[in-house]
Amino acid sequence: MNSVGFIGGKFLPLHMGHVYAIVKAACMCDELYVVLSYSKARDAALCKDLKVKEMSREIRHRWLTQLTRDMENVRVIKVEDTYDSDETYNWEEGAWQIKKAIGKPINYIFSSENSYGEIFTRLYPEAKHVVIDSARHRYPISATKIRAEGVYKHWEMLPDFVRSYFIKKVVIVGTESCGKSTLTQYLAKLYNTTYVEEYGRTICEELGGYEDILTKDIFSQIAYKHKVLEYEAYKKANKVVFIDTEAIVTQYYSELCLGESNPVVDSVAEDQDYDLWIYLEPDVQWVNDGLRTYGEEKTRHENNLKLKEMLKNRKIEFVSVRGTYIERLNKSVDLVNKLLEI
Ligand SMILES: NC(=O)c1ccc[n+]([C@@H]2O[C@H](COP(=O)([O-])OP(=O)(O)OC[C@H]3O[C@@H](n4cnc5c(N)ncnc54)[C@H](O)[C@@H]3O)[C@@H](O)[C@H]2O)c1
Repeated sequence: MNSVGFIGGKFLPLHMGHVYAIVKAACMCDELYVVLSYSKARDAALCKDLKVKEMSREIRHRWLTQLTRDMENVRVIKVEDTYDSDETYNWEEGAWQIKKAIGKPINYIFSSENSYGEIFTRLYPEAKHVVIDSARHRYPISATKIRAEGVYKHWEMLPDFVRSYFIKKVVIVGTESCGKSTLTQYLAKLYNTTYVEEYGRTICEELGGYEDILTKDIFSQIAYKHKVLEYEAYKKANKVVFIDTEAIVTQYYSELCLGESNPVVDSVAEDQDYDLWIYLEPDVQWVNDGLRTYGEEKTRHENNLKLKEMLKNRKIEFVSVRGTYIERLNKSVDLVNKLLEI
């Protein structure tokens, strides 16, 4: 008969200590169930006022499926309760739910807590409690510590796919020739991370121009493709990702070039959730790179007001950055450091 085991937890967040325990447990039984124990009230209370953003059941469940997708003897299951703290959690009721969800005799329970021994003996008299690295020598970390001190301090203890959830997204916006692309690249170099180029620019280079050749579908493509490039950049980013331009700026160009707003671009703009918006004022010299048209001072000023108005209409809180290139870089670094609590 196959041996069946389970390891339960809140995985709030999933860290390398959990990964270690799950992988070892998977090697010690024929069938392993990873049980995600969750309660909306308790999980929210455990994260309240702490340095981590909300981690919904779906997100944690997905981390576990990502981790175990190629582990043939492992299944992830979820068990919900309504208790609002670890202190009030009802272990008897939880055990009943876990047994029901697994639906077959349980031979092993895995954890790293010696202190769970007594309770497991009472609730699962037929099962053996296997303690994995109770001293936490291999990965000296706990989810409690991460929640209290923040994910950035314990970045190396997070699997890649968990990291990508916590990436801070910094978007750099502004009108033409205000230094967005260079600042985006320089910040990415300084923070040793990825960045997203302005796809609208890439497509214009591919099309060999800009004026008189753009049509509505091109603006939809720009918004979509830019978003896809962002998702790719999150996967490889190191704590923060820098993004040159976003959908509201694309909409601004649609209005300037075609005199109309694009509904597809609008819906992409609706879905954006950047952590920091850096707005570059057009107070640096205008550079004609062959793909720019609005260089006249008066037009530059009017366009700047128009873009700001569009951002304000969407209730975007941006930080205005002006001055020389080094002043812009310094100010941006201060803002990003604050975001990452460095
Ligand atoms: N009712 C039951 O029978 C039952 C059984 C097991 C678990 N549970 C539920 O699971 C929860 C356990 O939550 P938690 O907050 O203790 O778990 P958790 O999410 O922090 O950890 C999950 C598992 O990984 C182990 N682990 C944690 N850090 C480790 C590290 N650095 N190295 C190796 N292993 C590590 C833990 O001991 C635990 O077994 C309980 O509060 C309960 O909700 C219920």
